[in-house]
Amino acid sequence: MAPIISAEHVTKVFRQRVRRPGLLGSLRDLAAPVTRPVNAVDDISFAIAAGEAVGYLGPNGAGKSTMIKMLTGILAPSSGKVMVLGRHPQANRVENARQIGVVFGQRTQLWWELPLSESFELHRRMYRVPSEVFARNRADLTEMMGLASFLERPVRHLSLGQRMRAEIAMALMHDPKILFLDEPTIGLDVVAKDVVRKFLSRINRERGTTIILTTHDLQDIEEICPRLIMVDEGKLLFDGAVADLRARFGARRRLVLEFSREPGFVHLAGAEPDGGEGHLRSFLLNDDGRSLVELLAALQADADLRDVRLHEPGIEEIIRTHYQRRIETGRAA
Ligand SMILES: Nc1ncnc2c1ncn2[C@@H]1O[C@H](COP(=O)(O)OP(=O)(O)OP(=O)(O)O)[C@@H](O)[C@H]1O
Repeated sequence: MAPIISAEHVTKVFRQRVRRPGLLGSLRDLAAPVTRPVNAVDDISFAIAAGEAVGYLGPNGAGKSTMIKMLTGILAPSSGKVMVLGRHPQANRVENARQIGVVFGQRTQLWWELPLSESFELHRRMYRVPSEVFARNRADLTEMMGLASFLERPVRHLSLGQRMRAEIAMALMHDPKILFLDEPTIGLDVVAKDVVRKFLSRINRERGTTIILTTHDLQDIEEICPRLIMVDEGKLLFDGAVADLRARFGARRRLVLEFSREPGFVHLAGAEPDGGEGHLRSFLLNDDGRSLVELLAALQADADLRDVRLHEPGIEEIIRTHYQRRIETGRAA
């Protein structure tokens, strides 16, 4: 199937001011500012098919927002090409806007002083949403997102969680084919995050809306997005199924054995000792195809085993290990 979103060797370069130290430096900066180029997005390519839900993940400054801005037509790439629904988003901003929904977690698109229902009405007019489509969406989304009790309240009186639910509902009023969300759960409490995640999964599943969301929060990805695009310092690190992340980054499963008494040194073929004290011993598995039964069968016969726990590394752990390694190798260089 042809992708509905694609990025081909996309790079975005910003020029950032270099600040010189001291008073003299500040005066020089005023008289003759010096800038340096920053590759916010650096040669990134991907293709997304209709109906996918993709998480775009990376640490601060990785270039996530810049990519969303290019896909939504706010910015143009410095080089390379982005295509959304067969169009260049920046050259066709109006047509593009009619087909997509956009939610920026840190910037509201609702009218602050007006009741929420008025924001929806203004959105209907701006997007020229046919009345029957609007009436259906307003009813469905109000129900799905639990907005009824505060529809007539001015937006400035809503809690952050209520506002985010309303933002997402509004972004869907014109039946967009694609929903872009930049940090949709940022600042929300656990309950509100859960509501937003469940809702986005449901919209993706039931309406087939393609979803791309940027986030710092791995749980957003685990619960909404089967596919993950990971970026760091503008570059693409990983693009694939969340389930393949472990293989790609070589994260290993951990086996913890609990003995009835202090076991001394424990040798386990196919695993590497990795700490443990008292009655506990921990191992990193070599992932050489041995089953747990085979591994344990190789234990000394007199080992008095009481319990066995196997930990699959979560994506959080995998990514933390990766970034940690990068910081360490960066320091060593
Ligand atoms: N308008 C701009 N002018 C200059 N530099 C910019 C501009 N916008 C972003 N940058 C720089 O580009 C890089 C990527 O920024 P971007 O906001 O895309 O990252 P991000 O992954 O969304 O980060 P965060 O999670 O902190 O929002 C950063 O170094 C940032 O300082």
